[in-house]
Amino acid sequence: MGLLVEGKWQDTWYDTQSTGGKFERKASSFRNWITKDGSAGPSGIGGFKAEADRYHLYVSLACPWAHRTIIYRTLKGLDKMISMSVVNAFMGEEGWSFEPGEGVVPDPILGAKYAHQLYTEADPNYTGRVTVPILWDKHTHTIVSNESAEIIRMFNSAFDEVGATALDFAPESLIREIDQMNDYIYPNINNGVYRAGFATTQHAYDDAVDEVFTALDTLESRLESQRYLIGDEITEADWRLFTTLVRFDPVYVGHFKCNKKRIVDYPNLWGYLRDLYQQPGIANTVDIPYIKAHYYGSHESINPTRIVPKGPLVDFTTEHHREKLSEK
Ligand SMILES: N[C@@H](CCC(=O)N[C@@H](CS)C(=O)NCC(=O)O)C(=O)O
Repeated sequence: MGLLVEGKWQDTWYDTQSTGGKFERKASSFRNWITKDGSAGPSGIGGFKAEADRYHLYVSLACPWAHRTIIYRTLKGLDKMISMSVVNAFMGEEGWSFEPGEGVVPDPILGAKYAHQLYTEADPNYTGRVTVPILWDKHTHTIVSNESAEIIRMFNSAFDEVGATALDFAPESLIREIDQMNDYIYPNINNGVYRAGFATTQHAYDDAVDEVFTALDTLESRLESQRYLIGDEITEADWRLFTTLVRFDPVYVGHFKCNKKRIVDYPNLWGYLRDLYQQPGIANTVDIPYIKAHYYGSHESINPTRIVPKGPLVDFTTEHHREKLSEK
């Protein structure tokens, strides 16, 4: 595990010394947008027109950020026009690799052994972390974006005129509410579990874990009377919360010490999680053994033996009865 400095790989773990034991996630660096006509999006440069068979997505099935993009690729029917590679669950000294293993789909474009090769192919002097997801343009041979929040916004609508499924998880009328919800969930929950897990002082951990559970308590109340976060329809905010909730009991409770409660102890969140899991196509995007193998196997600083626990056994397929909330 490490990062690129001016195109050269360096094997170093996250720096928590300069931040008093706190884990801080760095911003992504490739921020272009695929658009219907190839015009520039809200950031980056233009030239990335929505076209079938032009783009390739690199993911890890473990990563909650990459998982968002896999979900959108499935739900929007983009799997028939955007190809996908999957890295090995284990993230070692050279970061994400395409070494053969469970779930791995090798890189058909560069035949890369490591994901860092994709970054240096796009920018030979790249400095920064090598993260997934990576959205690659086969025409101009570069990275369009490595920011999942933006990749899912593109996937939501850019390909609609070239055959994507007509589903809108970020309708204009709800966008403000969705953004507000995302701004609450990202620091407190999505990244909150990492802040708890990667903290290197008791104080940083205590703060992070309390923030995670305060936020879960708040959402538990919200989901008492409404089926989804914004109302009766699934929106982007739900998919962004889902990828953390589905990993919570299998991984974050044990590995990241987020153990004041489990999701199964929250009746509304637990029903909501199963409701989302049971949406068509979603179960196939969730690979719990791969997810556990990644976290427990790769983070030597918090699990030096790399032993992957057997449990817990969580059944996401039982009835949830939450449709009643949207039948009013
Ligand atoms: N802001 C990015 C974050 C992606 C991210 O941090 N991915 C993690 C895996 S969950 C990663 O690849 N980490 C490798 C590293 O930091 O070296 C996004 O949402 O796309």
